[in-house]
Amino acid sequence: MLSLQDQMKQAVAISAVNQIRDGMILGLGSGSTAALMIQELGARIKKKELNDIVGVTTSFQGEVLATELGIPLKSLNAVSHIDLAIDGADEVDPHFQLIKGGGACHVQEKLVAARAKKFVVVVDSTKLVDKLNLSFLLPVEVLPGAWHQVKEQLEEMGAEVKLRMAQRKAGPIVTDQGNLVLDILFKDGISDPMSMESRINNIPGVLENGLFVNLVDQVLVGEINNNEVSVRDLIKVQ
Ligand SMILES: O=C(CO)[C@H](O)[C@H](O)COP(=O)(O)O
Repeated sequence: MLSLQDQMKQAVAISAVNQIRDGMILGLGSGSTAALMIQELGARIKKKELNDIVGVTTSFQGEVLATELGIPLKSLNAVSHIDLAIDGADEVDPHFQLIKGGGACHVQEKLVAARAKKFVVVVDSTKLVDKLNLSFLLPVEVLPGAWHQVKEQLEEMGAEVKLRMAQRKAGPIVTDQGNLVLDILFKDGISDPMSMESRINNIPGVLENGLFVNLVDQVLVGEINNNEVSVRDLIKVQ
């Protein structure tokens, strides 16, 4: 029996896959909701309900899953465009700005989202927030040799900063690119995601942060009302 949250994730994953058409080049996101979407895509390809699909993954997680499901893959460098990218998120604000990177995959996720003609975000209703970074920590990928210097500079900007540690492995998390992740919190949240995104990325040693600004075309939200799972196409506040 799936938990309520997993039922919401499953519903949005299916709803996003319903937008896929034959011949599309797809950006395949990372995380548990995106994994459900990849599984649904794999099942439809296997049943020949979808044909001539090419996927561009955003993480080693997605690459392993898509390979096991027989989804044809190409690298980002090998495609001229991406028709549709589908990915999860950790926080979504009313203006469709995001925090991503809970799975430390935000570098490749942002590249794929930026390349996509349409970027659809799939979340359950727990991810909707009024203001970013009041509860979910903002991930910042840093070069291993610069983590302490970057940490100090982020602290000077007023952030609380923690090096993300691995579980069942001594030491820090290492990203798919071989870097480290600092998780940061501004205790009053982030009021201006656009300026914060570039301020953080301007610190030497930072590769990318998890603020996704003005990239999202559509947010699909899985909800539970009266014990029924439904999917809402969220309306953006301008
Ligand atoms: O950004 C991500 C990974 O870097 C994920 O999309 C995000 O963490 C959401 O994951 P989930 O669907 O498991 O809640």
